[in-house]
Amino acid sequence: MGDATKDNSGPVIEINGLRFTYPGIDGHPPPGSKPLIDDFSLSLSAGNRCLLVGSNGAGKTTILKILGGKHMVEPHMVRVLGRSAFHDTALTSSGDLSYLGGEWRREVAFAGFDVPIQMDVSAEKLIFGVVGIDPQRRAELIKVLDIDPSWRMHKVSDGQRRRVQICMGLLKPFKVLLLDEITVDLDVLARADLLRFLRKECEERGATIIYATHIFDGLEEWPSHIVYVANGKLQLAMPMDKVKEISKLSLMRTVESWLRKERDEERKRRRERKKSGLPEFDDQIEGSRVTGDPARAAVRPLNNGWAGGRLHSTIAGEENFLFSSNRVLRQ
Ligand SMILES: Nc1ncnc2c1ncn2[C@@H]1O[C@H](COP(=O)(O)OP(=O)(O)OP(=O)(O)O)[C@@H](O)[C@H]1O
Repeated sequence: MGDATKDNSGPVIEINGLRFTYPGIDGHPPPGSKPLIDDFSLSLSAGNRCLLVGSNGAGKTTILKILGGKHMVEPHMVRVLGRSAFHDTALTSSGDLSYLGGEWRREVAFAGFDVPIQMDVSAEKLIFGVVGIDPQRRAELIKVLDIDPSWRMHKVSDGQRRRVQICMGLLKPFKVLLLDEITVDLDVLARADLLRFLRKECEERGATIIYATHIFDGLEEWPSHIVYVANGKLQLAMPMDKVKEISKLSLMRTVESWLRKERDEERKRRRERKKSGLPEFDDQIEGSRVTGDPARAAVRPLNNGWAGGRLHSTIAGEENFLFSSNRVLRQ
């Protein structure tokens, strides 16, 4: 925090009481469903590098897709650069907002179309096919990702193909970048160099990045903030220096302790359900979290062994660290 380039004019990303349910086949939330994402609020500033963590199915991808304008929510619930990501398509077409994840893993934009990344074409043709790019930035990315422009995309390895894709996704100087686990195929060096480049983008240009991942190698010093989501609810959002103050464990061990606690509580809840004659697992309604289970729907405070901290409603500010809701994670 406190970067010279930091734009203090207001939050770059604002999530206000977000609720979301995947629509059913009729385009509406299934009757009786509870929101998959519920009461989720978060605020990030220019220059923030935010690590988004949570167990499988916690809702990380869904949140990133909503921020990336891929799912419709009410405009006031999600503001990116002061605009609605879903309704203002110029946000993504301009390159100000970039989302790398999901379908992006299989396809790449080429000559105005989304084409399979594994087609018979050279890396050079793909990379230089993106128009209006600063040649210096392009050259830097090719170097950072150690790309040989003569690679044929149908013949290279998964990791090499991924490097080309990442390069293409980063060519435009984004203001907000949403990364949904894009580094799985990268070797240790490529990943380290990419993380360094991304950090520089935040520090020098004031870009804001949210990165969802399960891979913690080399991440210890990368994030400026960490956000932990469980069952579609924000559990914790905090600057990394505060995390380090209150947890003596490594980043990976810290996150592991949160997820272990969450899983233990979930198992306990299931045992209790079973004991009282209820089905062990919740009923699932497609696109929603659960139904018919008020116990699960209620917010259960987690105790992750944190020393007491003040609860705030935003992390956009310098000193703030917060939990989205005072009901959550209270000591
Ligand atoms: N298109 C969809 N329609 C209905 N439900 C979905 C859809 N996509 C995801 N879900 C459900 O939403 C929940 C959250 O999924 P999401 O992909 O956001 O989790 P995640 O935290 O990214 O998980 P992971 O770490 O495994 O990638 C899951 O229970 C999943 O089954």
